[in-house]
Amino acid sequence: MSAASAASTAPSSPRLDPMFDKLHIASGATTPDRRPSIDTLPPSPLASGKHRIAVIGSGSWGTALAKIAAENAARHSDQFHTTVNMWVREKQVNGKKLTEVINKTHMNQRYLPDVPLPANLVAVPKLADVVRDATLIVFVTPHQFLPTVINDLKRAKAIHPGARAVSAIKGVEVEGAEIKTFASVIERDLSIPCSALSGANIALEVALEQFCETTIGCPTHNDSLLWHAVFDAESFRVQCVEDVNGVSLGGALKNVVALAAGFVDGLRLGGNTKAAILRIGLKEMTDFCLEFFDGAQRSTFSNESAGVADLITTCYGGRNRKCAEEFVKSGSSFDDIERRLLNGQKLQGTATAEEVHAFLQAHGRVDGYPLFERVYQIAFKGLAPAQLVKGL
Ligand SMILES: NC(=O)c1ccc[n+]([C@@H]2O[C@H](COP(=O)([O-])OP(=O)(O)OC[C@H]3O[C@@H](n4cnc5c(N)ncnc54)[C@H](O)[C@@H]3O)[C@@H](O)[C@H]2O)c1
Ligand SMILES: O=P(O)(O)OC[C@H](O)CO
Repeated sequence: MSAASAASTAPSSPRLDPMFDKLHIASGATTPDRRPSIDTLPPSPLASGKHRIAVIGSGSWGTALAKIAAENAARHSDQFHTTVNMWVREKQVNGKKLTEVINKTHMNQRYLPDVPLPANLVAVPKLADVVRDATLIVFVTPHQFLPTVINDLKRAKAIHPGARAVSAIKGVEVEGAEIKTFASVIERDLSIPCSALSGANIALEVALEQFCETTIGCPTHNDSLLWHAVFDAESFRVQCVEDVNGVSLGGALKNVVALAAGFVDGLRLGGNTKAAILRIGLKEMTDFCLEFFDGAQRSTFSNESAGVADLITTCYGGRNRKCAEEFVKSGSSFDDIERRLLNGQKLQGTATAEEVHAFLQAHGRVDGYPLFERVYQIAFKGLAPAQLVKGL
């Protein structure tokens, strides 16, 4: 273990029992008979004997994940309460409350327009009402808003003690020389086990049911059984792994590489340069995780949707890439570009680039991650974008 690793408080991924392999549907072997049976779910702590799903966040990804969870809950109503509550931060849309619009039209016109949502997905404006009696809680807010959400939940004391969580948030928390994934922040602050969901998942494509895969890093076999049942679908194949940290870090760090990919596009460089950025980016993502997170697995980055596949889709089709291209072309600040191009959605990569820079600097390891550092310098310190690849 390196000095930096020893200084980090990141917890290691616990080892699971050998049964875990039955759920980890390896690449190329995604056959229906290897999927777990819905009949063998761990029991619910509720008197009803059924699990209740709640989703915290209703941006494009929150709504897309809530749609899948609600469809699965309705399909397996013997195991799940059919109603899935989704927390919607109240807003006025054309003079009407967003929650009322969603519940009446069964569409989230603000963040996922024109995608029909199941009627058993219910938009709820109060956090405490969303999580009441929920045994399976999905956290999917933009990462900058999670601390407020956690404080509100703690104050409301509304979380069931037997609940489990999954974080689909892409980002990290850095304080001085310490770095934490949001799965570990949720575990620490709410005292419930937390898995991590991440993959090559552009929200709109998922919501339109275009085939894709995702990875869920789970601390125990029971967590993997439950989260697989909540999310696995014909067009959204779930693979579970033990590596909660690797899945979380893949989702966070690819957003920094996506900014680099956007700079490449803004500079009108070609496919060879983009491919080089992806390769170097994947190497830095993997190295970072192995250096600072005990128990992280190289295979999470090379084999899973949460690693290489997410990196590819983000560097071609994501919002971070798009805004970084505009940053080069327009010379505007990222704040301006976010306001102008994203219609209320939130960029994650810029904050992550800053946080990763601060963490590496605290450990004297900035030089070990030249691509991450260039992205930070270009985004925040006025380095010319053309310097991205100089001397890499
Ligand atoms: N959109 C995608 O394609 C996608 C795919 C995979 C993962 N993710 C990740 O999921 C997370 C959520 O992203 P998203 O795309 O659903 O959100 P988004 O970017 O669409 O942001 C909109 C959401 O932010 C909320 N919000 C805005 N201001 C807020 C505030 N002050 N306090 C609390 N909430 C506020 C809104 O209510 C809404 O729920 C991010 O970490 C993102 O990286 C996104
Ligand atoms: O649009 P981005 O750049 O936030 O990326 C979206 C998803 O994370 C892709 O998996």
